[in-house]
Amino acid sequence: VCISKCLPQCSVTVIADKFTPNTTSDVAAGILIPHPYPDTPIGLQKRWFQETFSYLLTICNSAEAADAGIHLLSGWQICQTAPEEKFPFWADVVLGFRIMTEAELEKFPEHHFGQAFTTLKCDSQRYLRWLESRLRGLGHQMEDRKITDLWELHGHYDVIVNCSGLGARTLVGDSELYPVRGQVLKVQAPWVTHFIRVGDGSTYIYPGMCSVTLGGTRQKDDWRLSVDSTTSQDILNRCCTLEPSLKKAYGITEYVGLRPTRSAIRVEKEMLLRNGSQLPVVHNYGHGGGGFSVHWGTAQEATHLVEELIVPLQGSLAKAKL
Ligand SMILES: Cc1cc2nc3c(=O)[nH]c(=O)nc-3n(C[C@H](O)[C@H](O)[C@H](O)COP(=O)(O)OP(=O)(O)OC[C@H]3O[C@@H](n4cnc5c(N)ncnc54)[C@H](O)[C@@H]3O)c2cc1C
Ligand SMILES: O=C(O)CCC(=O)C(=O)O
Repeated sequence: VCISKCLPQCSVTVIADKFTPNTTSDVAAGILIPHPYPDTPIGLQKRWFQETFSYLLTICNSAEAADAGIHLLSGWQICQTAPEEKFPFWADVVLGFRIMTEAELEKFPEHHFGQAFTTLKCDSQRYLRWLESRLRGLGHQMEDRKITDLWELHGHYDVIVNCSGLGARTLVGDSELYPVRGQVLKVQAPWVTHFIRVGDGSTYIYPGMCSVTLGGTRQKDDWRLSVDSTTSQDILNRCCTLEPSLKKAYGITEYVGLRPTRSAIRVEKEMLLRNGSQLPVVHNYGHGGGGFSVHWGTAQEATHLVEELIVPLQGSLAKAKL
């Protein structure tokens, strides 16, 4: 969508073996909160988060908000003790960031410090459907197909943009990429209207447009996509400790996703060479537990790299193909 918006001279084909509702992105709570990427400079992480926040806030403030599945959400991030950094780098990106008052903390007797703020939340499936419909509306293509080697695309497209998430491990042999398994519950509890997040991200409650997402787990190198019922009960117990009214939650469904994790998000261009031929590729994967939070920022970065690659083509081609 970002390429089609910023480089309207390009025609775009999205090739994937899974589309919504069957991707990792569909499992996400879709909350905008930064996640650590130790080898991505903080300045860049902040810029990507800021660009994503501003872009989604504009949609949220427009008539498109409901169709796009985007809304504001206020709540609390709580810690047992105050962290060294009481004001994180993203404090001035979210809205109304402040330290919680003693009166607010009374709700959480085990926690003695907290941050209150308003952020954005995407209803993952609605947002993905909306993105797809925007692409289709602009006349771009969607193709349901597994790619085993990027060279299959050689000669068919001018630039390949590799947004294959965890699939990049085999597709481009990136052994730095690993899964961090996450299990969540989606429940009906329309009376819960504030988010609650334990500071280390181990437990969270995120009310959304259609359900409340309860999490979570972060299981490194665990490839299991099946639901673990003991884990579901544990998630529910942890969330009920923070928000006892969730004992009355109903309509519980369970989901598992594998976060495509590496120490830095990989947004870079690469010129693949084989038998004297060139295949220009822009990589954009490895978003770990924060893909929603930085997706537009990284998409803009990737789009800029695509632009650099198509400049030499522009004299010779009417419309570049991606
Ligand atoms: C439980 C859980 C909760 C989360 N909550 C949040 C949250 O609240 N906020 C947040 O910011 N992030 C959250 N995340 C993280 C977020 O979901 C990920 O960062 C994001 O989904 C990654 O998106 P992606 O497009 O890179 O990968 P994916 O969504 O996995 O998409 C990759 C696509 O590439 C395709 N593909 C891969 N390999 C191939 C191939 N060889 N051939 C063809 N197609 C291929 C796949 O079919 C798929 O369509 C959460 C993750 C989990 C698991
Ligand atoms: O970490 C969070 O609070 C939101 C959920 C998430 O991003 C995750 O589970 O990866």
